[in-house]
Amino acid sequence: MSDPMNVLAPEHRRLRIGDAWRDAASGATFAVEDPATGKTIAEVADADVVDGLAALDAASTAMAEWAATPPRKRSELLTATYRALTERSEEVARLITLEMGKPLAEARGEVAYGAEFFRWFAEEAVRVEGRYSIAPSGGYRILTVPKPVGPCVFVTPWNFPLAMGARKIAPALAAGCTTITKPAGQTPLTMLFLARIMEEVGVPPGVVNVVTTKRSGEVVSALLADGRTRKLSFTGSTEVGRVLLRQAADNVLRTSMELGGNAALIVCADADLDVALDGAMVAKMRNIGESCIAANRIYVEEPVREEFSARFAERMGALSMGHGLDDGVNVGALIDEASVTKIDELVADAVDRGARVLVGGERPDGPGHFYPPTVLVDVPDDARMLKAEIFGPVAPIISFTSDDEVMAKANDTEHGLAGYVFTRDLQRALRFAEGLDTGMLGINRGLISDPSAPFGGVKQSGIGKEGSHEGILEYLDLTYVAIDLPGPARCSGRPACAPAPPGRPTLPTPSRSRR
Ligand SMILES: O=CCCC(=O)O
Repeated sequence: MSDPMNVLAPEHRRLRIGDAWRDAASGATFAVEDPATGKTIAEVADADVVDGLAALDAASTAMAEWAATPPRKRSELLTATYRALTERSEEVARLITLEMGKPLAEARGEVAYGAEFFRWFAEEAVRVEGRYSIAPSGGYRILTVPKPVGPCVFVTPWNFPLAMGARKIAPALAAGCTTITKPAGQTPLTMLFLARIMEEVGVPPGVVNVVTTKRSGEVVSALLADGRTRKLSFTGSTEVGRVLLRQAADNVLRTSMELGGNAALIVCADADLDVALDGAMVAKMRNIGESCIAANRIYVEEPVREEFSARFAERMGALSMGHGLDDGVNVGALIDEASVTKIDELVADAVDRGARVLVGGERPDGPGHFYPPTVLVDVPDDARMLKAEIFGPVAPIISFTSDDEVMAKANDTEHGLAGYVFTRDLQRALRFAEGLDTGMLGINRGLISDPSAPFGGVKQSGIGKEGSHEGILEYLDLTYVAIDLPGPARCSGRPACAPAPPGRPTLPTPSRSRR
């Protein structure tokens, strides 16, 4: 196995601030681990508040020039980033697997997904529009002028170390904003690699800053308390999101919050069970279940419960667990010990309350943070895992007998991020689409993430959308300009509207034959 760390030279394991790669002011570093072995793979700079504010200095200084850079030029730099990521996909993917644990095939998928945000927003950068209209009274005109919101602070999670940063950085740059990203302490390397790629393709200094730190609380608080920061975008738990929202309130920041989920996946008796099984495998096992849109509760209509559960357990049991860089592995290591312990406790709690384990359910001995694919049936409504985000390869199956019953259970959560429904009945699907309180819904599909679609939740799953056309609007303020122009809108004077004034040439009237 070649060493994926070779792609990130020691000088790029430091803070990216302005035009420099710097050590932390204090000289402190922290260790990054391979979750599959528990071994240290790199030491990176551990920023404190001084470093965080230096990054904000750089982002603020670069702001005016970047906002004034022609959209076409910004677009070209985003396209160049897309191309560089695509060309270097294998290196980035190996780095993702090494620091995060997911299987290499999935890491390659993440690189394609992350790179696509740069391509999508390169195309959006040149399509930012305001509008012109006549006030209803006719007495003045209304003009809207979109403007970049200003320097942005991004707090990104460890589960998609590239893609979650990409879907914030790309629209911000497209809109003309500068950025400071604080990647998760477990997975800083991929974000540093992205910063290096963006430097190489020519993104100007100060536009993309990366601050790696284990002291997230103090560094992010200082950034949010500084009046120069104008926007916060966070992807992570609802719990942390609430804390950040309170801090963002002090300076009334624009916020985008992609928070926790508790997705219900509903299999109706009329579903094509092959399609439902494929969809459930993706919705549950993509990213080892470490995804905010992972199916957290699988509701199966009583007539197909037994067949679905048996076939699903067989497919889950056939997956192979191991180091993500090894051939044939489908299930890599989870991020850390705390995650494995939490999942183990949730399974034990469900079993204590009467659930049956069809497959998995016992953590293996040995190094690394592994938990096997697990299927539980007869999971009672009071099991803790039906309320908590499992964030791992564990699938609780619950049966249902009516659409009203399952809709009420699916909605009985503070979250409202994603859901999935499998049915061949279009009217039934539409009733679920209207009745489920989620920001996103897959119908006969387990994969819904797409840079060209608006990703985001309702209820306590978040605020705002990422990706798609809506994604760039999160980085634009609108100035409305009222222009005084009394009187009605004037006609241009074309012949169909009014006779031409004397002395002015008239347009020829088209002959019948030319119509
Ligand atoms: O975990 C949250 C994001 C998942 C995705 O973008 O598919």
